[in-house]
Amino acid sequence: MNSPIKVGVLGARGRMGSEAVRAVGEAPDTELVAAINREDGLTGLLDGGAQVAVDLTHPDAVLDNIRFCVEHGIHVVVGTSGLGTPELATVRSWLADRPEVGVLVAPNFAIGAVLSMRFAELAAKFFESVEIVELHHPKKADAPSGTAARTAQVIAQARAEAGLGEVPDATTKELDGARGADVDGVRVHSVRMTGLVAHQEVLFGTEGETLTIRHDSYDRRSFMPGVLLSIREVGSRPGLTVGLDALLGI
Ligand SMILES: NC(=O)C1=CN([C@@H]2O[C@H](COP(=O)(O)OP(=O)(O)OC[C@H]3O[C@@H](n4cnc5c(N)ncnc54)[C@H](OP(=O)(O)O)[C@@H]3O)[C@@H](O)[C@H]2O)C=CC1
Ligand SMILES: O=C(O)C1=N[C@H](C(=O)O)C[C@H](O)C1
Repeated sequence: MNSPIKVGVLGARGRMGSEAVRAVGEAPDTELVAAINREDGLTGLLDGGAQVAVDLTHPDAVLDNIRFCVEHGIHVVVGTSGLGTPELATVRSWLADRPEVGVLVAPNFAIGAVLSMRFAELAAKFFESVEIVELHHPKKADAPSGTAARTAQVIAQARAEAGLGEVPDATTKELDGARGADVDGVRVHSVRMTGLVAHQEVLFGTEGETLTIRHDSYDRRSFMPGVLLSIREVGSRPGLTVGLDALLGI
């Protein structure tokens, strides 16, 4: 048997980080060598000999963490949200100097969520209307969610490829925010509510029918198979990978 993959978790005492620490500790082929919190230095990754770092911190911290890891030849699995197109371009530029390093950015680790994004991408060209409602726990720092932003992007791309124009909307007078955020031409509505974990509905409409694609994570354990899969795969996927689609073969 190969020796276990040495893993460092950044944001280790957070809601996701603590689950990841447990999952990495329990899996037979991964070994937790660093559990790093906000006040700890990233050099703990080097001290522990981490081969893969899993970032589950905060949108304000994630880019610096990725840079450190890439510069030190550590593969990174990024669960933290907030990386848009410009930030991904920055990561690509760092990777140009370290082409052997893999960075895997996962907007959502839950298998159902990955599938729901793919289903939405497939459905997009058949419906003139589309809106996204994402619903999360009230401690979430960012809105819209990374998953919703990614879903809107793939839908917008599919619409453009199919030659669909703007989503119809006659609104000329609105209270600020009433129509949600505009992400690449797709309206995204963010709900924050005690009792929720992570949920999303993609609503499609055309003449006489609608289609709703809904995914619910009721427990953060739902993210762990995707976290472990990413840890196992990132080392053999140099460069930047966005999403788990390729890992799942979809
Ligand atoms: N891709 C996916 O499937 C998922 C992604 N996420 C994303 O993961 C991230 C973390 O979520 P969650 O666990 O709920 O958040 P938490 O706030 O529970 O955890 C974040 C952790 O990161 C630490 N942290 C915050 N700021 C910094 C910083 N500047 N430097 C270093 N560490 C820092 C926090 O430290 P302290 O304890 O001191 O505050 C905390 O321990 C979010 O971006 C979220 O959107 C969440 C779920 C699934
Ligand atoms: O903060 C969360 O909880 C989640 N964040 C990710 C996101 O922004 O999409 C993934 C999931 O929705 C849970």
